[in-house]
Parts: sequence; C-alpha cells; structure tokens
Amino acid sequence: MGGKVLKRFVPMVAIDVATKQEAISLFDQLMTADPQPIVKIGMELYYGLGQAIVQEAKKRDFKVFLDLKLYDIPHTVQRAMTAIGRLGVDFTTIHAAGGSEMLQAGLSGLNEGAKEAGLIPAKLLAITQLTSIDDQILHAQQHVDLSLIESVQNYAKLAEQAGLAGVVCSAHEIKAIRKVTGANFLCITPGIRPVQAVKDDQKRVVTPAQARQNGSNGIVVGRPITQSNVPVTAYRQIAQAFLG
Ligand SMILES: O=c1ccn([C@@H]2O[C@H](COP(=O)(O)O)[C@@H](O)[C@H]2O)c(=O)[nH]1
Repeated sequence: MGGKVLKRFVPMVAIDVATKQEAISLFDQLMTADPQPIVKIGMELYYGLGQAIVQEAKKRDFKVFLDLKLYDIPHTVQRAMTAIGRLGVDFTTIHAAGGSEMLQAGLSGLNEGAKEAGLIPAKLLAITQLTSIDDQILHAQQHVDLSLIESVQNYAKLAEQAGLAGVVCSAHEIKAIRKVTGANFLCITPGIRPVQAVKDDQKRVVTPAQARQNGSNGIVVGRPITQSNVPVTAYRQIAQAFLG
C-alpha cells in the first residue's frame, strides 16, 4: 500500500529516416494515434535536415526527444547544449562517459538556452552503455573491467549526482539502477523488440511488456514501427503492451 506510482511516458518513436518526405509521412501517420507518441529525432534526421525537422514535429503537437548524444570537452558541450536549449525540445541526450564536469556543463548550457528563449528546459538523459554493447564488446574491445551492469550503475550514479533527469539504458538494468539512484530518476529504454528473436545490431533487448514489468519510464522504438507495413498499427500494439 502507498507505493510510489511509476512515471510512464508514452512510447518514443525513433524517426530514423533519411529524407524529409519519409519523416513527414511518419509524423502524419503517427499523429493520428491515441496516445500520440513522443517522436525521437536522432543524428540521421537532424544532421540531414537541421532544426526545420524539429519545427515540423512541434507543428504537429508532438513532444520531441532530440537524441544527439553529445560527447566532447565540457566547454563545447555546454555551448552546443545552449543551442539545443533554445529549440524547445522535451528530452535530449549526452554521454555519461564524458564525466561529471561535462555532464554538469551540458546541463548548465541546456538550462541557459531554455532560459534565454523563455522555455521549459528539456529533460537531460545520460547514455550509459549503448544497447548495442554487450559484455563481450565491453571487455574484449573496450577493456573495461567492470561488468556491464556495474558500468551502467556507475554512469547512472554519476548522472544523478550531476543533476540530470535520468539515463538511457536497457530495461535489463533498471532494477540495478534503482538500487543506486532516487525514485524519480528516469530510466528510458531503447532495445525494444516485440519479438525477441530478431537479430540485428541491438544486443540488450526486451519486449515492450518486459520493459513495463521491469519498471521502464519510457521505451524507445524505431525499426519495429518505422519499417512495419502499417507503422501506426505497430505503434498502437507496442503502446498497448507497454502502457497496459
Ligand atoms: O543505447 C541506446 C541509445 C539510443 N538508442 C537509439 O534508439 C533507437 C532504437 O532504434 P531501433 O530501430 O528500435 O533499434 C535508435 O534511434 C538509437 O539511436 C539505442 O538504440 N540505444
């Protein structure tokens, strides 16, 4: 009785396509869904089309997750985040591996940009270990001594101490993260596959229902929706499995 109610966002759809035409077509299909998803604009779309695509999404009343995964020296990150802060997006990302000075600089830049523009700052999320990384890559290629879970926990603590809103992780790690962070710290989880057997670049995958069971605050789903025959139907099924 009296347990904390988990904050759960609507699914975030990764609009990872190359052209404005493809992006607008997906926006127009997804804006008819109830609940309307959050749209995630990543590097492919943003580097190709720039700020205009953020405005196209906002025009259709989407909440926007701008996923650019900043990772550079603190000064550069701070200035880039100030520019992002002025855009009025709802979520954005930075790599925890950049360390606490970089995380704090990013957060400060983001808040400054939003303040200048008279906007509510985006929630800043730290990338822990990409969901395309597994223990083998971590140990054999990156020569990290910690286990994957320990590394993710470490990055989550670092991000929380720097004042960030949460992390991007796999839903496999949520329970471990919650042991070392506060109850309001967000765990946003890509690596979602409605059918787990699909083989692609994602290594740490779960189904939408497993993400819900594990306590994810929000799932990020790209190809299972954008490459399906009817994206809005795929989105609805995934949203139902996650939101219940
Ligand atoms: O650890 C991470 C961080 C970000 N992503 C992003 O999420 C989507 C996933 O797309 P799928 O097509 O469903 O694999 C993509 O935009 C990634 O850049 C991630 O997958 N893992």
